[in-house]
Amino acid sequence: MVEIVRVDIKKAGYIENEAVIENIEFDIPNGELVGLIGANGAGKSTTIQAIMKTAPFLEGECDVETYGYVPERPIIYEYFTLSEHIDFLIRTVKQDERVLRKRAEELCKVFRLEQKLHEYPTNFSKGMQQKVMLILALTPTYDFYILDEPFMGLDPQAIRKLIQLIEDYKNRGAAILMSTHALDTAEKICDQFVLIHKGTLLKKGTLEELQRHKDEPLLEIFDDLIEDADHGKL
Ligand SMILES: Nc1ncnc2c1ncn2[C@@H]1O[C@H](COP(=O)(O)OP(=O)(O)OP(=O)(O)O)[C@@H](O)[C@H]1O
Repeated sequence: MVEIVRVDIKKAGYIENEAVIENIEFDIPNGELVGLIGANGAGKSTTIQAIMKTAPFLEGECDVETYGYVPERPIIYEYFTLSEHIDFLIRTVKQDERVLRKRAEELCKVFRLEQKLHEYPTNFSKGMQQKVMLILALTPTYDFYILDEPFMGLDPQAIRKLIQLIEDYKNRGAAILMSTHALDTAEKICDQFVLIHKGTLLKKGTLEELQRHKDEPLLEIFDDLIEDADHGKL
């Protein structure tokens, strides 16, 4: 098992030599959840694309090969039922088929989709499609998971269940990177934070390391850091 996932991106973007993000460097220790925080357009998803080596322009590296991934927007195969999506995953992932099938079944139950196995996710609601993405990403056993805004569209029950799953995966030693705008949830469940602003790393650390006074909420920390950065104080 990898001890730690090291992210060291010099530059990344969508067009050759046009960097959207620069100098993003942080670690995701195993057994920890790292929150990737930033305003709309700050560069969170681009950072994730760079980690996965799918950014069209990329300088720098991240030493990960296999990982579970929840994309920013659901990626659904139009002509596959939920069950066929799971079959396809099982055929592509080189892990014990029985273990994968059992895990997929459990996750379908957790997210209450076990009655929908023979229906087409393309016709599912937004939250149900998000649950499909979670089931597919969390079925295989990996050392590393990347969750790009995983709470998007989920009902409160599903959010609670996902938080429990994240806890379970951390406890078995997985490193997890999660981008989110749900700062009140993030501050309760993340071990560390990486704050991104205008394509650069504004600050990283635990909540305690980022707080300037006791009990300062993450939103306030982040707002003030952005304010300082925009006024050249950082
Ligand atoms: N496929 C793409 N092609 C070109 N530019 C892109 C593409 N995706 C994102 N960008 C640009 O890169 C910048 C960073 O976007 P990114 O999606 O990384 O932000 P984000 O922090 O994930 O935002 P959000 O919170 O809105 O999801 C933005 O200026 C955006 O317009």
